[in-house]
Amino acid sequence: MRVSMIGCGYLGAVHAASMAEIGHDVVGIDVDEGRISALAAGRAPFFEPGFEEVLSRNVASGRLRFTTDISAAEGCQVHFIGVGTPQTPSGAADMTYVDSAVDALAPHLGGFRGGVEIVVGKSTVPVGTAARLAERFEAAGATLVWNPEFLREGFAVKDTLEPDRMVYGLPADPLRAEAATAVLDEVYGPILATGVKRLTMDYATAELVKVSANSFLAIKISFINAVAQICDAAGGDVTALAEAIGLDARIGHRFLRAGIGFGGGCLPKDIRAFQARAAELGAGEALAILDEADRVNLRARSLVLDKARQMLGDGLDGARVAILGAAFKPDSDDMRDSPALEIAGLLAAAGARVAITDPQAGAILAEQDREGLEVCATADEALRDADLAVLATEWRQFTSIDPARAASLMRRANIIDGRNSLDAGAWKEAGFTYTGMGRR
Ligand SMILES: NC(=O)c1ccc[n+]([C@@H]2O[C@H](COP(=O)([O-])OP(=O)(O)OC[C@H]3O[C@@H](n4cnc5c(N)ncnc54)[C@H](O)[C@@H]3O)[C@@H](O)[C@H]2O)c1
Ligand SMILES: O=c1ccn([C@@H]2O[C@H](COP(=O)(O)OP(=O)(O)O[C@H]3O[C@H](CO)[C@@H](O)[C@H](O)[C@H]3O)[C@@H](O)[C@H]2O)c(=O)[nH]1
Repeated sequence: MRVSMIGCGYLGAVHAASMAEIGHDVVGIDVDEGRISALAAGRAPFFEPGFEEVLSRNVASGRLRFTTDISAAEGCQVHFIGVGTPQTPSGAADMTYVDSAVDALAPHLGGFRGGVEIVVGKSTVPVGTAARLAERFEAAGATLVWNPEFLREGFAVKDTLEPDRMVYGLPADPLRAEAATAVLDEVYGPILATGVKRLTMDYATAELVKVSANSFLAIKISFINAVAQICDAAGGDVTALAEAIGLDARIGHRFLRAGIGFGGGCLPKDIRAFQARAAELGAGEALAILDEADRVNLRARSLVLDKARQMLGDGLDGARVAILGAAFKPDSDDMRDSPALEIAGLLAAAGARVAITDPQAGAILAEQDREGLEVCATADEALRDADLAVLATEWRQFTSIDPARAASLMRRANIIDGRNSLDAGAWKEAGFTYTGMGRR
């Protein structure tokens, strides 16, 4: 099938390559020329394990191409939309990219002659967006399906090709819905053949599934981080606690890792956009729980500053602090709303000399030349002469650091384990003063 993908960022580039991987003839379209020229050359413009192989293989086979020319979408049967929906200053989603993509795409719709043409929305949007856009697409000769994406960065290819579930948000007209479902089922044929659950529902419910899933994950993380604060106050160990409560199958262990909290291009902005939309709908109070989850999450970042002050009794001014990690999570170079980066900024603003290192995001950070941050190529370089180290992103390269080696490099052996990922006993044995988040 001929498929277009509008928006080739973390979601779109991986989706385009994955659609080619399952046999489609795909054109990826984006307004960012630099990104398109990298992708067209088979080079990943961001770090995502396994992505470059799938990309380059399909570009080489001729099944996958990239362009900035939206008219290349003409004649495709399926058009995916995956442009960004970042946060506006009010917290609401910025819909300007979706709206301009729709404006650009609409004149090129209706050109597929072999059957039903569909537009498939994948961006995370405020509830009501699909209903607002559907008529416009129908007038242009295509049916809209809202098909939210649940991939995680770091596992993007696997999550796209082997998702936990597929959600189709469909128009109210049953004939239109049935025809569009058949087309999307054909696109996803090889994925659906694995037996994955495919759920059909109305547009609004599909849009709400996406933001509810991310909100639930955010609340789960903030819950354990709130309990971590009590563990700190009462002298408990949140890691042992999470292990125990997670054994209840109704709770489960996943997303119960306490630490410096959630960041990235999704969870923080999605809970704020969900709240903003709920308020527009007159139901803002219903989601007050998300305000609290956000507050607990940001508090986890500032707690690291308090812990650093406590550890370095003589103050932060002039102290050298090594921050291990800059990306919002390991196996990614994404620094959008990264807790690691915010903590680095807080420490620098408090007078510390901050040395930061990250296996993938480090090179990007070095180019940005951020004031007050010394970007180091290796952990050794960052740790040298440091008075304190903060584990901020649990890259394997950092969790496997030999504490005796770290002690030999540092001026003073202090460590804050911001991801509760280190062997506390081993670090203490090597002479470190250790503190985790809700764990000593
Ligand atoms: N990153 C993820 O893991 C992920 C997962 C699920 C859902 N989402 C959602 O998917 C959407 C995209 O997220 P992302 O992380 O890929 O963002 P991103 O910023 O990495 O990519 C967005 C891309 O859209 C392009 N773009 C903007 N306007 C355009 C236009 N008019 N025409 C063509 N291209 C245009 C940008 O140049 C950019 O390359 C968001 O709504 C996000 O919430 C992201
Ligand atoms: O127990 C945990 C689990 C995660 N995190 C943090 O939470 C953030 C988000 O992690 P994760 O959800 O794995 O990454 P994303 O790639 O942002 O994926 C989320 O956001 C995507 C975009 O909407 C969705 O598609 C995914 O399903 C959803 O997991 C990161 O900063 C993690 O460090 C924790 O602090 N503790």
